[in-house]
Amino acid sequence: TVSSITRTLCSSAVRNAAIKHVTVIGGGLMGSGIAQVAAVTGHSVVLVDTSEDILKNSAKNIQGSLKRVVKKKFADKPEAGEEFVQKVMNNISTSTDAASVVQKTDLVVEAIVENLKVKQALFSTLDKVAPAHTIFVSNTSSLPIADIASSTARLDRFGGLHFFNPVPMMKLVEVIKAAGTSQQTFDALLDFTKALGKHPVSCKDTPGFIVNRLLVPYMLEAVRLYERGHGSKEDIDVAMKLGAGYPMGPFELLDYVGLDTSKFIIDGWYEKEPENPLFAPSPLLNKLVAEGKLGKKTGEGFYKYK
Ligand SMILES: CCCCCCCCCCCCC[C@H](O)CC(=O)SCCNC(=O)CCNC(=O)[C@H](O)C(C)(C)COP(=O)(O)OP(=O)(O)OC[C@H]1O[C@@H](n2cnc3c(N)ncnc32)[C@H](O)[C@@H]1OP(=O)(O)O
Ligand SMILES: NC(=O)c1ccc[n+]([C@@H]2O[C@H](COP(=O)([O-])OP(=O)(O)OC[C@H]3O[C@@H](n4cnc5c(N)ncnc54)[C@H](O)[C@@H]3O)[C@@H](O)[C@H]2O)c1
Repeated sequence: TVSSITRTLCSSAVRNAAIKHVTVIGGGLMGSGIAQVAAVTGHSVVLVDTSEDILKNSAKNIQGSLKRVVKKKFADKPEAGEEFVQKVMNNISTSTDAASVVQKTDLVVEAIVENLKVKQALFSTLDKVAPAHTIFVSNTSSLPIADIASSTARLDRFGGLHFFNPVPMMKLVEVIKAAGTSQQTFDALLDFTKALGKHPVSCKDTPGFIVNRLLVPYMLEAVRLYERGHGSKEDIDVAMKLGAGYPMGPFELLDYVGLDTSKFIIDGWYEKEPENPLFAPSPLLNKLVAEGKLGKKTGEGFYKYK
């Protein structure tokens, strides 16, 4: 029955865990996915963003994703599927005021814009109001965890959890131990990742951690190859799917990640290594972002989706 499946999915791991109540800040692509998998696995979740309209859209996206999941899991029992979706949604509440909701939370997962100063401002505020035991993590793609943590006075209870997009489908989470992260915090984060049904890998606080240290140069080379006119974006995408077995080509993946987020990432790497020509700004990427063509989420990026 749905109750037994929910119980199996949710309870035993969470009942005995240090992390039961989770606050996710940022209800975009990543925050919605993280809130979803935490709620599916029985955590009590508060999802925070800057407006009610954004949060309504986040809830709609989570429900849409859950429906895709139950279509498979409850193929022959649609009513049980609906009940499951409702149960999961009941584990999620929303708020536009992070400071007022973190008072009861064991873990704050930040998934807001990829900008160091904005992330630091958020954590600096939350550090003053969150309980002493609360662990803070960032889902940053490429900013140093120690730089974000430096805005707080809880370096020992600060780490990184780097999820992958789409969160409900991607099994990996990079668990990042920064210089100040205590072993107790790191262990709690590994346990939490496993309670979500994900596969953790341990990472040092180094640029791009593991995946992006390898993925970003590959994506950059794809854009450079296209800009040199050495292949169409369609051919490059097909080549990497059929020749290298990737599920998406680099331009499809850039659109999927979001061109704004991709630009934030690459601008940050260029700032750190301006002498490296690989990290130089891409006129094409900058033009698309300036035109509001941010990829799949806005209906157009390198490709059109409407
Ligand atoms: C010079 C300047 C250049 C700038 C360069 C800058 C580079 C920066 C880029 C780095 C970005 C890093 C970002 C981040 O830090 C790290 C990342 O997250 S990287 C992204 C990792 N993700 C991937 O690589 C995804 C690859 N794609 C896939 O795995 C698959 O395509 C897919 C997304 C799972 C979808 O599968 P498909 O078969 O293609 O499509 P379907 O639609 O048929 O889906 C299959 C199956 O999955 C179910 N499903 C898909 N999405 C969801 C969802 N969100 N929720 C629930 N279920 C989902 C779907 O229902 C299907 O189920 P089925 O029908 O098969 O039962
Ligand atoms: N997109 C990806 O594929 C991907 C994958 C892994 C990690 N990340 C990282 O996750 C983070 C979020 O990326 P995303 O793709 O979900 O971005 P997104 O643009 O889809 O969502 C970000 C959300 O944060 C909200 N926000 C911004 N400032 C806020 C604040 N101060 N308080 C509350 N909410 C705020 C925005 O309104 C928006 O809804 C970034 O650090 C990014 O680098 C992204």
